[in-house]
Amino acid sequence: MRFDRNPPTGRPAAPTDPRRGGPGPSGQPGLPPRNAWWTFALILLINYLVLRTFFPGADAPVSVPYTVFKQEVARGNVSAIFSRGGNIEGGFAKPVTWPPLGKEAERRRGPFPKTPSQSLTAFTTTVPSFVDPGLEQFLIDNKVQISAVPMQSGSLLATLLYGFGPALLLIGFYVWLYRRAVQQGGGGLGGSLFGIGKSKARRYDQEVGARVTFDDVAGIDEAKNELVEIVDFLKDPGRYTRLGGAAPKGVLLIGAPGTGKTLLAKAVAGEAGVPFFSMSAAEFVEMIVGVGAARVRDLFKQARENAPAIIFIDELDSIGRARGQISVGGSSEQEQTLNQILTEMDGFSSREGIIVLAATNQPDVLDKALLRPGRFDRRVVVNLPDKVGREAILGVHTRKVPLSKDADLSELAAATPGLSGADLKNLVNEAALLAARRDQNSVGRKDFMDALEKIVLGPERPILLSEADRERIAYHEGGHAILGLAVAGADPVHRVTIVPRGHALGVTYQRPLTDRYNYPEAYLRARIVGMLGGRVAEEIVYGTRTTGAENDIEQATQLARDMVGRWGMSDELGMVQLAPRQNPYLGAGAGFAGEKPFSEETARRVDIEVQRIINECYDEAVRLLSKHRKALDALVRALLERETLDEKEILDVTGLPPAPQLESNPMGLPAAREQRQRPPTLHNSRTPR
Ligand SMILES: Nc1ncnc2c1ncn2[C@@H]1O[C@H](COP(=O)(O)OP(=O)(O)OP(=O)(O)O)[C@@H](O)[C@H]1O
Ligand SMILES: [Zn+2]
Repeated sequence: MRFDRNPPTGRPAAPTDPRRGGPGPSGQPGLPPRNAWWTFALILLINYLVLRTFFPGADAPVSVPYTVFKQEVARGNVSAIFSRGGNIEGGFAKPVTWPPLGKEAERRRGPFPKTPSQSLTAFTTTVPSFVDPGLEQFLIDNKVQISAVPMQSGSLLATLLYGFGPALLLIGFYVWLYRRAVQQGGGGLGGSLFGIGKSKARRYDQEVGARVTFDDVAGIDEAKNELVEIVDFLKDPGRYTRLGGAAPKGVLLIGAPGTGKTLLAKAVAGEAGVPFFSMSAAEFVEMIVGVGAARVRDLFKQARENAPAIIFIDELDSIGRARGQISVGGSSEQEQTLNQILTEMDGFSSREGIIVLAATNQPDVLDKALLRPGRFDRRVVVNLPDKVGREAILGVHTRKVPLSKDADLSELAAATPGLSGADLKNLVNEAALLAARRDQNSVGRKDFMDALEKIVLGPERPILLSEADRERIAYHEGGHAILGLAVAGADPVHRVTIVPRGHALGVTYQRPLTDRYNYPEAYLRARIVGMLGGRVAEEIVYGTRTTGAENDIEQATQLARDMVGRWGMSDELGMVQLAPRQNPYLGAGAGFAGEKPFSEETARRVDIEVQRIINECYDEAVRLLSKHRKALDALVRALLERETLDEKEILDVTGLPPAPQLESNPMGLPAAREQRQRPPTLHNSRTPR
């Protein structure tokens, strides 16, 4: 089983980690989109108020019965009317309450629908279809001025305002938004509306106390040393380029996830005391074409205004993929974004004091244009920490954690090869939580070990197993464990358990005494023998097979294949590379896809060699387990009783000595840096998926 590089148990994304991140987002000039909406709402309100002032709602003519109209004329309360077709509009001299109130009113209102009474100054009424011949004379007698012109036609402007005002205001608003976006360097209307063309870059100001420094970064000294120069440059850009030399513009940090690339970039900013603008490349690209480029422009603009400064682009590979090999859909957007980054990097001179740091774990997929001089021409590899490094990282993260006396960080570092800085931080956190749940006042050895098990293997799974199943699992794990003691060169057996966790029903946990960079062939064979031990024990004891060896078979096959294809350990095939090259930063399994660089005939010979190695190891496993059957039975009895045994208990129960160690570096070769450190061997019985 492999280490889960990103344990699901919350590893906080570095840029948003409030403890390290300083005061959080701040310092963005210009209006955020929310304000734009407020402005819009305000404009609508003003529009409404203006209209209300020119055409007060109370003056809007209300329909009244023809008889009421005539009554009011008779009372001399109507001075002028305007007639169009069968309609008459006009104003009352004194306001009339309509519909009228009171008993009398009920009668007068007649069949008209009940509406709330209001005080009318303007009215409209419909002249009945039967002609009222005396109307004109009646009106003249009552001194009503009759006209065919609208009474309020004088305010032509108001009419225009009424009709076109809202539309004009809307258009004006959009024009204003557009101009604003263009000023900010946003591209295209679509890309800039509502501020989506702005970069969402987070800026971390350097507040004393919250500042990340090189002290917070441990275990990756080589990378740190390479960045010291960058810090010097940022402190005083002028001094650096005084003699015409060009300072670096871009540094690419290459390393597996969680190795501290983001942390390192922040520390550079912290050491130099300059602002840090951070953005993940994935955030550049949105659905709308042109947004990514606009965000890049904005990010660089912000940094330039605050120079000297650091721009940090995380996950560069998500947009920096070689152009042309980008998947269909969204490709032009990615290309535009990438081109904009290139343009910006070419655009500033190194004297401005801006350094672009970018992180990736797939440097080989990056567009070559990114790596040219004047762009990301410096590359800093951030390795997984070695044992000393892990101890230092554990030291950093336990600064504020009370440790009990039995907690030994050096031992813990030894037990955690392959873990990244982020994994170790998570480990400390889990252990502290566990200790708190156990009502302790400090974190001890057992808390760390249990937390490690949980991180590596997943949380315990409460499943009910039959006695027969438990015994079979115990024999399977016992087989691995006994071989871990009996095969010369095997890694010491650290822990055996038959408590189900994650995918595993049981686990044998072996770990190397020291970090290994170079693997002798005998060691690799010892590992394969151990991997086969689970199935072999089952066969010896029960004479039948189960699915529990799936993971063992997978690992053993892969290792044997690497021996033949990568490391030239087959006499039959010799020193020929017969496997796709591995991505050194991601380790096994993350190979480069590509065609087999060899013939079908060779492929067949590789398969035969792989089988030969596995079969030889299988025979060895059968031989050793048959020989140590008594120890195996004793171990199984103890496992069924206690479920989990640690190193010392295993030795006590079996009565076997620890496996003799091979000389780890018999030829005195320098440690090969590219060779990935292997995670501890974990043989487990898996449930079939
Ligand atoms: N070398 C280290 N020393 C101290 N702490 C570390 C180290 N490496 C990682 N960490 C811890 O792990 C956290 C996450 O690491 P960080 O985000 O920097 O890794 P990364 O390499 O950027 O990962 P990714 O590639 O996933 O973005 C950091 O905030 C820090 O607390
Ligand atoms: Zn197994």
